[in-house]
Amino acid sequence: MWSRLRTCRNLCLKTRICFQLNRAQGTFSALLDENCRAGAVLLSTSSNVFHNLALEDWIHARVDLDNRSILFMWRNRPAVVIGRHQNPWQECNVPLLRERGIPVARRRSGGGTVFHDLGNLNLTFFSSRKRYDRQRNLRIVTRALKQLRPSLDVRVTDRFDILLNEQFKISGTAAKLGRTGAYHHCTVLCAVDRTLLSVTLRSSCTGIRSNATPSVPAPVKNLRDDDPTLTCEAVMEAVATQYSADFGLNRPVIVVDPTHELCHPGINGIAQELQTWDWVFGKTPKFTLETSLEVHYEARSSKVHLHMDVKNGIIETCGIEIPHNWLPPETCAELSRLMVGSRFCPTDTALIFTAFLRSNPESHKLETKIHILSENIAALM
Ligand SMILES: Nc1ncnc2c1ncn2[C@@H]1O[C@H](COP(=O)(O)OC(=O)CCCC[C@@H]2CCSS2)[C@@H](O)[C@H]1O
Repeated sequence: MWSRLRTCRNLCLKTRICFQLNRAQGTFSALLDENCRAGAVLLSTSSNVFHNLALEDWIHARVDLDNRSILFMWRNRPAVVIGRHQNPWQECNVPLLRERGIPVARRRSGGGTVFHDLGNLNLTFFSSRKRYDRQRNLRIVTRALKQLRPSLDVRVTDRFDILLNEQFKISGTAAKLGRTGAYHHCTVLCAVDRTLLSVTLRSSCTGIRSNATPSVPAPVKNLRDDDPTLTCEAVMEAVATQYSADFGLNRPVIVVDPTHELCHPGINGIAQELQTWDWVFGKTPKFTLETSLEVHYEARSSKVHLHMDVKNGIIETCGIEIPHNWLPPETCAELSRLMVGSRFCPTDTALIFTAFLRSNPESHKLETKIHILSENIAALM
């Protein structure tokens, strides 16, 4: 069942050897049953947010966590991760993320929005629901950090953040409680791009009203800002060691590939589902958008008032109001009517406006204005 393939390159464990699950043999659950009854520390080979979130789901659904504790360590390329009950347009700059090719992922746990890149470490603590204990898990993280750099001032707050020097957030927490199993996951900011973090987490869309969970913004810092010699790898190694000591595990870190279907049957289907528009955007709690935008044509600008009710990501009512000298009221009314039933996204908006122009040929001037309006509305989405 075990195959000793190589010493893991990502995590340079000095005293322990990493093993990699032999892809040719058996499933992950069988491996745990045979070799890791008490628990295990896992490290992902993937930096794709959807693959890593899929492995979390897969373990939560498929692994017997009754008497077992698992720590899963993972890092992602740049991504924004929103909570289960959040509105992405309220929480981040969706158009900017799209332009930069940075994915938005909706996780299954509640809570707020965070930014990930390779300088951010994610730790998922799986346990039975009975043994679920966020204080214990976060104590493991702070102890590991103190072990690594005794001078670090890191403390857990009442809301399960970890603060550096009593002021700066270096870790945020969220959790998912199932019927019998549970997981608590947290971030650790080691060396993220803080400029990218703050521009991506600034919403570009004003005027949204909803009862989606709002994030709780906080000043953040990287551990590296305090000690430039710290690395993510060293933090992972320290956390793995502390976790194993705390839970009495004596197995080496297991390197897992969250895309491997034979080891984790059904996992790629989960990853696919997590990437769909219907999950990421369509699961947004019902919201109302009430906003104004300026449209410019030649030397004149005009104010557009926009009202939309959006449910499951689908526009349910739409009102576009523009001064009559900019666009004829019947055109406005027809465009508003056509928007109803479409997804709140730039592709659908562009398609609707293009279809309208195809079936209602307009003068060049009017056509240009309709394009401008279309682009301005799509830019909010
Ligand atoms: N990576 C990261 N770590 C810590 N804090 C962050 C991070 N990114 C942004 N922030 C700050 O936290 C607030 C949001 O705080 P808030 O308390 O609202 O939300 C959270 O902390 C959620 C943590 C989720 C952890 C999961 C673990 C694996 S997948 S994501 C945000 O506005 C920023 O100010």
